[in-house]
Amino acid sequence: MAALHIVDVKKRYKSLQALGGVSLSVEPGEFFGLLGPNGAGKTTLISIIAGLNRPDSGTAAVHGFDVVKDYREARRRLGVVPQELVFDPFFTVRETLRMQSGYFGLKNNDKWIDEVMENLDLTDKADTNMRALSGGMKRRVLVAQALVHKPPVIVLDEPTAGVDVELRQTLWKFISRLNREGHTIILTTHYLEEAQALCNRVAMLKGGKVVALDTMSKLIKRISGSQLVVHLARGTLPDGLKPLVSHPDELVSGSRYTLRVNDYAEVEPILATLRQSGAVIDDMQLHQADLEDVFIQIMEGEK
Ligand SMILES: Nc1ncnc2c1ncn2[C@@H]1O[C@H](COP(=O)(O)OP(=O)(O)OP(=O)(O)O)[C@@H](O)[C@H]1O
Repeated sequence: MAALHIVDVKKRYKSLQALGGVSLSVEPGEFFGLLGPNGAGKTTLISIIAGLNRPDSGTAAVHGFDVVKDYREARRRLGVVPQELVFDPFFTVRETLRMQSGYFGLKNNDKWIDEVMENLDLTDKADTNMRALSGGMKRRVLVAQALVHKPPVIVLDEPTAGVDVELRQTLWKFISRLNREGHTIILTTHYLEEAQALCNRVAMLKGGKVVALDTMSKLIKRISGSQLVVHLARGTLPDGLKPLVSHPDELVSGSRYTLRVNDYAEVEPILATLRQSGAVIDDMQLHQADLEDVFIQIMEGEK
């Protein structure tokens, strides 16, 4: 049974169709990326999965439990790290985590709470009031809060936005461990490098619709070859190379050109053509296609 099963979910805010019929399934144990530009509908979809928002139509189920009809059962299987930092400022970190355990009916949860705090480098702050924590520390508590009931499915909505390198590393180490131990992870992020390193499969949303849904390796293979970026100190791009330019505006703007190359063997003839035309290369890089290239290509194709 799917860890998450979403069928034709639609959501409208007045005149704005935030989700226009989203369907997708995530299998247990996957590390799944939900990507898309600002306003694509990612947070709306997550809030529907978490039962904080109702779809106008369509269904979402966590391990077979409908998020509306079987709310409690679905919620019990889900840990959500929200994007926004909302806390009761009067409680300490440990109290906050104990209360969250209480919501799930867990009384003697201190051993796991300690372990979660340890893994998120929160132990030193266990008895500190929430209001005295820095933004990054608060974000750690949000993650800890989502994990107190050991949910099989963990949803992280931009957990590393505005977070320092150390916390990112701590967080990904812990989340990757949970994933290895069998937890399903669903992640939204604007850091495509992180998504590429972590996710096995990705859905890309745009304007409330799924515009790509595939494994990471297949998505990256969609972009054939690499790009050769050349900066010319002198001369302009010879006509013969113009069809290779990826961004037509570079032909107008001048000395930096991004050229498509299907394999390394094509690089040498390009350099020879440049040399023969009298152009002088100031700097060049060979850039392997990555998730960011795929993202840009898919999003531009969906304009
Ligand atoms: N409560 C609301 N009332 C009206 N419009 C809303 C509401 N919540 C979200 N929207 C709109 O719905 C669309 C989708 O928003 P959503 O927050 O789901 O996008 P997102 O993909 O999470 O974006 P971001 O990457 O910026 O977090 C946006 O156009 C947003 O302005």
